[in-house]
Amino acid sequence: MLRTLRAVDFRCFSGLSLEIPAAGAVFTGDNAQGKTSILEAVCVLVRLHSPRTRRMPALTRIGGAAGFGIAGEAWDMERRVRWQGGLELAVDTEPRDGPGAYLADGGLIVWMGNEDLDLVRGPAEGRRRYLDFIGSQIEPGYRTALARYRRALKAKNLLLKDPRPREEEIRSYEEVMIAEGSMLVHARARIVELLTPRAAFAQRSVSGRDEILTLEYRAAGGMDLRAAMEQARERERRQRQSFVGPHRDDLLLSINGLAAAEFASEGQQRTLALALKLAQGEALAAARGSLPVYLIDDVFGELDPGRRNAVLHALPAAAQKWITTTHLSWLDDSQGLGGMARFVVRSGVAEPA
Ligand SMILES: Nc1ncnc2c1ncn2[C@@H]1O[C@H](COP(=O)(O)OP(=O)(O)OP(=O)(O)O)[C@@H](O)[C@H]1O
Repeated sequence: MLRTLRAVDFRCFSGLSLEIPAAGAVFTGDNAQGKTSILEAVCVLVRLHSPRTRRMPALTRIGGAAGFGIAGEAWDMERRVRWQGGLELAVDTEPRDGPGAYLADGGLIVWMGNEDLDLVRGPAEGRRRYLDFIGSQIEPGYRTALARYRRALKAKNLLLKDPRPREEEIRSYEEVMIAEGSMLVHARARIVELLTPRAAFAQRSVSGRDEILTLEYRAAGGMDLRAAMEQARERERRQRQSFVGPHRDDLLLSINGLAAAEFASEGQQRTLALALKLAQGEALAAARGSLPVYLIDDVFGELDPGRRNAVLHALPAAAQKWITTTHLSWLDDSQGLGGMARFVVRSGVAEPA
């Protein structure tokens, strides 16, 4: 958990300095005041990842300096992230050489937001990102394997588009894709195994009904990537595209045996999105033996009281929660929010409520 968070020239904040109790904090304010950006700063500090963008420059305050800084005491370590055209990382004042070294002893994060509905309704890419965010937190080497796989895939696709493709070079990138991709698919299969019973349980408890949720990992090339790539070779050369590999994987979600994207009601889909994130938290805790911090962006104000209380109940009582909301009406009659600090966020300034 975090005790402090400081930021300079991050999104709409020229400066931000917060002390957060173990239970967490609730941030209230109108739209577009900076609430989500505070949660985003935590996610970048702890995981070097923003759920809103993959471009670090977008996080730098427009009209501010040429970069941003975030720092804070997280899991008893003083962590620092600076972006000035490149990343500068430090833990307890010692520079860390690259994201891998910085993240090796970083904490765990679950992000919950209304856009999680896309996990159910949207394209497979969102579900792959969901698995990747979990993988990078619990599987050593996952993040590196993903980066290497992506680079090799990009190079292979470029070569395939060449009017005179150089087969030998393509094969050498395929070897990288097979090595790194095999690591990814086996890790994803383990992650889905960890998630499945936890998500099924969460679906039942949040819906309050006997809904049977199943998760099925669909590895686009099966578990034997080398064989799949050999089989797809001719078609890939003809159509000049890569058809097999973890960049085409999906996670199939069904309720009572029917595909959730097509057949589930809106309420069931929303519950399913919450169940996936609750399961993520449980899976992270089971794999790493410590609780994640929950960053909960604008979710509770949108839920009916029954589901809101079910979600609050399903969150581990001892976990730190950072919650944003535009309206307070639901807050005071909600169980489970004792001990949390309250802040009001207005035009890029957060003040105790
Ligand atoms: N790089 C940036 N520099 C300056 N301002 C930015 C930058 N990126 C986003 N903003 C602005 O920051 C403001 C706060 O955005 P944020 O999403 O944090 O608000 P919010 O309070 O969570 O709003 P909502 O309740 O609508 O989700 C927005 O007005 C946005 O345009």
